[in-house]
Amino acid sequence: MAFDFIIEESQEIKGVHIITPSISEDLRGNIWTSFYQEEIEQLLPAGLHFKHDKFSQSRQNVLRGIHGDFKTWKYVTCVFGEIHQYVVDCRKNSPTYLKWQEFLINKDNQKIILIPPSMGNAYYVTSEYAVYHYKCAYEGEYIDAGEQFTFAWNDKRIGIAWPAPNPVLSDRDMLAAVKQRKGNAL
Ligand SMILES: Cc1cn([C@H]2C[C@H](O)[C@@H](COP(=O)(O)OP(=O)(O)O[C@H]3O[C@@H](C)C(=O)[C@@H](O)[C@H]3O)O2)c(=O)[nH]c1=O
Repeated sequence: MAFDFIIEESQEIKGVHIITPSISEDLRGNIWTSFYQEEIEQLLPAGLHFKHDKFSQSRQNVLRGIHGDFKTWKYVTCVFGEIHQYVVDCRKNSPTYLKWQEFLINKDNQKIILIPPSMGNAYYVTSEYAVYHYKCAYEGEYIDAGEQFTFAWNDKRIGIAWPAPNPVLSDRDMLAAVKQRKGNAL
């Protein structure tokens, strides 16, 4: 096959997988495969499939997250620019509850992260612009923003070491940080 993946389970948070695709480069640039159904969907529970894809473009210093829900598997990467990707274990019965793991993703380190349900997902943009891509797999209806859980980006119980202290946030993420300051966090 003209492409292959190295698939590894995280040693830090059980269930998270790190996919490293092969990248082919020539004088024009590069080409790589992000998803091959037969191989990647083997990592999901039987019968579950990726249903749709999302893209979001962000400017430098944007931070999105920490977001999640209890049924969606996310397959995330950065297809343009550079991000610091974070996964937070939000499974209350997990031995690594609230532990986080960081991944640098850019064109030279084209990792793709498979994030199981009940994990918090977040990223921070270090390049001038970045395009984030994710596939979602879930049963039934899509869980939209209003029904997802949101941990404050600076939740002290989690303690992520973000690359910068004053990120650009959405109203949703600012509100989570305000709730956290007032002691009303999740
Ligand atoms: C995802 C999406 C959102 N929207 C709207 C809904 C909402 O008012 C606004 C912002 O949406 P969100 O709050 O979902 O955007 P965002 O802050 O990028 O949230 C995302 O962050 C990353 C870290 C995740 O893991 C995702 O699951 C999701 O929570 O855009 C659309 O119109 N179409 C879409 O496909």
